[in-house]
Amino acid sequence: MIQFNQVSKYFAGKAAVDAINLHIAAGEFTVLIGTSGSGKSTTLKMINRLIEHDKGTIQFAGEEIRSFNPQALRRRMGYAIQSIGLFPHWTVEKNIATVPELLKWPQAQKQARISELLALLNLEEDLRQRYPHQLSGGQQQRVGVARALAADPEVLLMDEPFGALDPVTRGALQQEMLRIHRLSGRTIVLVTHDIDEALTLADNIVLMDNGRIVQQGRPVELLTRPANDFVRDFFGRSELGVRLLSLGNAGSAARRGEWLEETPVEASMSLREALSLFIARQTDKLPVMDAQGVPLGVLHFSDLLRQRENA
Ligand SMILES: Nc1ncnc2c1ncn2[C@@H]1O[C@H](COP(=O)(O)OP(=O)(O)OP(=O)(O)O)[C@@H](O)[C@H]1O
Repeated sequence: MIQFNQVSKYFAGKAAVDAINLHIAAGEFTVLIGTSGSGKSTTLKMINRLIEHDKGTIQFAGEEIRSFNPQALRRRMGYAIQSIGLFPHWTVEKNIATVPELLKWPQAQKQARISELLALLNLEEDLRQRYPHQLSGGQQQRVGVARALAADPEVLLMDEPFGALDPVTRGALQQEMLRIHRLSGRTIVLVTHDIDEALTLADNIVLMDNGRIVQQGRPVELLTRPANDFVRDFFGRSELGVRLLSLGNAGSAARRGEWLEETPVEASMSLREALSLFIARQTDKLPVMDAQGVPLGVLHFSDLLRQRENA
């Protein structure tokens, strides 16, 4: 859906993004992660032309993005950022309806869409007439995401969208994003510097350093087959998350109704032990049986990472 070929961006003669090749597949949740100043935000903003690339090509839906009118391009791509950027003198509903308004949707369609989005993001209907300063930080972030989703964009770009939130609200919003992604199948590109957030959300992780992509792939690949010491060290720092896995077990995290003909693990196995087994077996699915040996379901690597929050 989005393809970077040898893309570079220079600020004052220095490469912020250095000849990157990146493929963002339709319907995937892609997370850009890396050290501070590695070029994540610049990469994201080049997609909707908030920053213009200097070299290489970026294709969206098969066409170079320079061939699109920037405003038209941005309407096809929702954008949510850490500082939220809600209009302070507009009510929640007016903020959410920003793009539908630009697109001149009929009133009834706008109202129906606002209700749908409030429900999707677990925001109460009676918040519609409030102003941003009358909302909590978490509610503001949700409104920001609702606004980005309003006109049903093909792509959702998110730059540290949960950065300023407490861990509980942040975890809740991550779960919302996963649900929205599952329901809508929308292409999402999210920037974070939080390893656990990346592991929780991503189908595809893109790890950047110094304007370059060091490794990209599924979370399990980066953890189990790091391309070099940088990748190993980078993910090594998320040990706290691994320790928290000790609190959950395979039985409660397994997906019911699924089965695999492989040696099953016991439901009582901790998710931390299960993590070791995923790595040892080089797999991302493990069948789980109960204490009597009856099949319970299948534990997916990604579910295990998500469960850690509930542990
Ligand atoms: N508008 C700008 N003018 C000059 N330099 C810039 C500009 N925007 C970014 N840079 C530089 O480009 C490099 C990459 O910045 P970018 O914001 O893309 O990194 P990042 O990975 O998102 O960082 P962080 O995690 O700290 O937000 C940095 O060295 C930064 O200082």
